[in-house]
Amino acid sequence: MGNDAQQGPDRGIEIRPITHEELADWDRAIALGFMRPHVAPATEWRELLYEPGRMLGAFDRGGPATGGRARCVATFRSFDTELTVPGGAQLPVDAVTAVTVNATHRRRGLLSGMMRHDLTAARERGAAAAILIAAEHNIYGRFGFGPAVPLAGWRVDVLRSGGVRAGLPVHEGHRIDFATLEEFRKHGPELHERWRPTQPGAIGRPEAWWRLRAGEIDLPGFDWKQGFTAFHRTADGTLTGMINYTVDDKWDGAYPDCPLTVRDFLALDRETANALWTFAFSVDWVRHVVAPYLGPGDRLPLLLADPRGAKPHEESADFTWLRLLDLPAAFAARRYEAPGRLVLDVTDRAGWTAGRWVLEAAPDGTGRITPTDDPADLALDVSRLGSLYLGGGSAAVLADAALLTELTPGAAVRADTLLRTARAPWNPDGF
Ligand SMILES: CC(=O)SCCNC(=O)CCNC(=O)[C@H](O)C(C)(C)COP(=O)(O)OP(=O)(O)OC[C@H]1O[C@@H](n2cnc3c(N)ncnc32)[C@H](O)[C@@H]1OP(=O)(O)O
Repeated sequence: MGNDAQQGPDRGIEIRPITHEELADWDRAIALGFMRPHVAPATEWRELLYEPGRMLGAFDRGGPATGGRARCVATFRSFDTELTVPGGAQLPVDAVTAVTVNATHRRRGLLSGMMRHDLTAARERGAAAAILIAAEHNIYGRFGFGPAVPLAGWRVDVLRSGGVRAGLPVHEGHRIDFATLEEFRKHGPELHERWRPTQPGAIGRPEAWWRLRAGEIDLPGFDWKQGFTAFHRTADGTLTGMINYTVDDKWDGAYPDCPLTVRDFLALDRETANALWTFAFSVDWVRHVVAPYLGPGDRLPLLLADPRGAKPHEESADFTWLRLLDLPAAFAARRYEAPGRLVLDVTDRAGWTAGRWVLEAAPDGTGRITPTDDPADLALDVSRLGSLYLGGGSAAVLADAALLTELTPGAAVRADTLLRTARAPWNPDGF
């Protein structure tokens, strides 16, 4: 990226990385942008996350209100992480967060300017894709992002569901034990590192993630509650799973009606998941098990004696959005469950991935995408390709909804055979 500071679309507004000294101004701008009262600065948290060049601000050089001093009116942060792709490889990606524009400065192109700045730099750093959690559906498609990893949580009425079926396979001799906060901090990260290659869509959890969840950081607005962590171990003592939940003290007259809310659920195999769900449904006083952060492939309802006892959680939504930045790197990193060949005509407003590409998958599960002059089978925007990349989306569904165009008959179904995976992508982590 040539010049670090860019002139914004508005005269007098400059988009650039903030300095360390500007953290407090940036923090105030985020509170304004997210429409939260700025009761106390999130100093400790911002200090922890500060990386030179990765927190952007739009600075209004001011008018009479600031006495001529530039004031931060928009914010944007990104950090590097890895995204697990089908097959278990970890793709280097740019994770975008803390996007705000003060209400006084909206719809003047500030988000567009910050996005251009960040994604240009991400490509130069070698990120194959960018990801974000979209606040609203209609913001990010124009920047090439498509919904790629939804959340599909459940709210289960324990009595109606009859609980988890007896006799599900579990590890013989397994144990479930409560963990102390110290044990959560010590063993949680190591377990997550072993879990995430098994789950396409999963991302890394930085040290700050664990510190916040362990209550070690004071972040105004983050309502930390200790909760309960239980570890699952096999008979030889190997840690293979973890559940973290809270229980609200709620009574219906003389009867306990305490909802158990699952905040984190990691299981390295099916037997561990079965044992942890059986445990969650066995806790006394609990009449509802609420699991908002599960993925669309989760088997929870099918484990219940009566699956109708599970209702979709109301916060389920398109959650993680993905923007492909480097097609050859991204499509070589993932694995394919069926061989095939498909020519794609990709449009991209930024131009980075635009063109005619041939995607080929070999019988051994490897694949690649390369430029071609062959006639195209499918025409689609890069945002739609982002929705298909992790194996969860469906080209046939997008074609029916007129969100991509079939140029040869049956091409969308062929795309699904090539790209879809048996294991749906899942990312439980907001960021
Ligand atoms: C990853 C995250 O952090 S998600 C959190 C996002 N932040 C929020 O939702 C906080 C409240 N909202 C805001 O701060 C701002 O309104 C933002 C960040 C969503 C948009 O910022 P702006 O600077 O107004 O966007 P900008 O002017 O660059 O708009 C670019 C285009 O997107 C459109 N757009 C922007 N926001 C929205 C929206 N919420 N819904 C629909 N379209 C939108 C604009 O109309 C414009 O369209 P055009 O190119 O056709 O003219």
